Amino acid sequence: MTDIRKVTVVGGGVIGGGWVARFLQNGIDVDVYDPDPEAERKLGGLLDNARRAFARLIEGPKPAPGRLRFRASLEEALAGADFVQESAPERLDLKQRLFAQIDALAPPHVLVASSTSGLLPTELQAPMAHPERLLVAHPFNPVYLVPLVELVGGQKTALQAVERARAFYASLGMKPIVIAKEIDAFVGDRLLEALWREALWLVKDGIATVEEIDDVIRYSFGLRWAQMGLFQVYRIAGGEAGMRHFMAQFGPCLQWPWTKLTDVPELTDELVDTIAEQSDAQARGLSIRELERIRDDNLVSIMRSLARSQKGAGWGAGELLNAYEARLRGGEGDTKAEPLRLHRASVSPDWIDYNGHMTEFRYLQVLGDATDAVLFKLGLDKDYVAGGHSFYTVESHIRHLGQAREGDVLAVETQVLAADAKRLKLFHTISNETTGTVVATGEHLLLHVDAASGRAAPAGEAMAARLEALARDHGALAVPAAAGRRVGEPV
Ligand SMILES: NC(=O)C1=CN([C@@H]2O[C@H](COP(=O)(O)OP(=O)(O)OC[C@H]3O[C@@H](n4cnc5c(N)ncnc54)[C@H](O)[C@@H]3O)[C@@H](O)[C@H]2O)C=CC1
Ligand SMILES: C[N+](C)(C)CC(=O)CC(=O)[O-]
Repeated sequence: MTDIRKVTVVGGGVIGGGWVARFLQNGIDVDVYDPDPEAERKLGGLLDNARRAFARLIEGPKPAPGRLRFRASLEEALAGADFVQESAPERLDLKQRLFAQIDALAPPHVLVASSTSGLLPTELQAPMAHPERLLVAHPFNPVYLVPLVELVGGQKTALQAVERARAFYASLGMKPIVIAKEIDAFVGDRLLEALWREALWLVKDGIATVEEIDDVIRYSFGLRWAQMGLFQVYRIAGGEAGMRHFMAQFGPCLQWPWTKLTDVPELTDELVDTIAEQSDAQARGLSIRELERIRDDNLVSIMRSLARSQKGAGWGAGELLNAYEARLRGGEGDTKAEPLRLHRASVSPDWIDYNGHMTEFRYLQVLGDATDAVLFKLGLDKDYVAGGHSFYTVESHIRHLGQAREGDVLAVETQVLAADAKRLKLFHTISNETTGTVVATGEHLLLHVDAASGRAAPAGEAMAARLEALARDHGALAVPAAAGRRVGEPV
């Protein structure tokens, strides 16, 4: 963590609101200045979605949220700020005016970051008496989930300012990338703009609709990009000869040319209407807030599965998420313990019995998979087992409380009741997300074993420390009423 405790957010729209959420969820106090009388209401809706997404993303303890205040003036909002994040509309004159005011109101040690998508920091800092503290910190929407932030210094930005900002954003679970030279639109938006321009041509020329273009992306290279980006995917596409062969085979095509990248289609009313109408049709009546929740759920699923990749070490954004969660687990101060939410499953047709609901032994399967997910999180992987150690379940008690039918989605919450170097006692609760009911609980005792002798044996130092840390976190949770219950005991 850094010494930044209070941030002032200037402009609380889509991006400012996303920053507010990310700061609050990391325990940082935020004061917002936005002259729009509707800003507080709009931000409320965005924050509801952000809280929901963060609860799903982070499986361990979370920092106690920071405090949020709306301020009527820039001066009030800046009082006591350690850091300023500007996210006002994308107009150079407006931003320059704001930076001149912020510069006059905030002491020189306060860092000032702009969320601009493409304006040059050298131009933004021109009216400032302390330009050395200004840099661009360009995020991606939704800021509360997507980790990248591009850091760009202007001609007068101090290197230390960039370094302090880098440490701050990294402490929020983000991936700061320092762009070597300032350039309009930096890196992310240069790439996105090229694709967007080409997509506009394809719509204008009647080659594909908005929905078809999105399908081309999301059913193909969009899936690849989320985990490997562009170049590494192309390296693999070059076969055993890798990148050199890929370049030799496909590089010359760039000269043909297939694309219209140098040309911008004129945004006539007709083209804007076509795109807006096709976009309305594609949304199938879903509101922006509903689409936001779908987008967020999918982003969380992608990042969580990337976190499980590579035997749990994580890959790309998932590796970053693991490191962030580990920091929060080992973290400071006021953290809030939560049960683990590591396993979900949907009821498949072959899980259904002659009574038309999920059959008995499938509950044990779901519980066993949830136990494996906990062990996986603790570091039990193929190497661990190959090293001669593992965990065996030696006792289970399942309570059947409700029903699940074909297609229902089940989600397991897990609480660690006790753990030490030899024992792990888990309490799982299976909820049927489709019906909103609890359908079963499972209480299980596992022993850490030496596989060769088949007997209980203490875990090594690292595993024991992880077990004890998890037991300590969960010690703050109320013990479930059904824990320790005997079979047949009256309710
Ligand atoms: N929307 C996006 O996808 C992304 C936008 N950005 C950048 O973030 C910045 C903000 O963009 P959005 O949030 O999309 O715009 P927005 O229109 O959603 O929000 C801008 C907010 O600034 C407020 N505002 C207007 N005048 C102001 C003033 N004088 N002082 C303080 N606040 C003022 C508005 O009331 C509004 O709430 C822009 O620089 C944009 O380039 C960066 C990354 C992605
Ligand atoms: C459209 N945009 C230029 C504002 C997009 C961005 O800046 C980044 C993003 O979230 O795609």
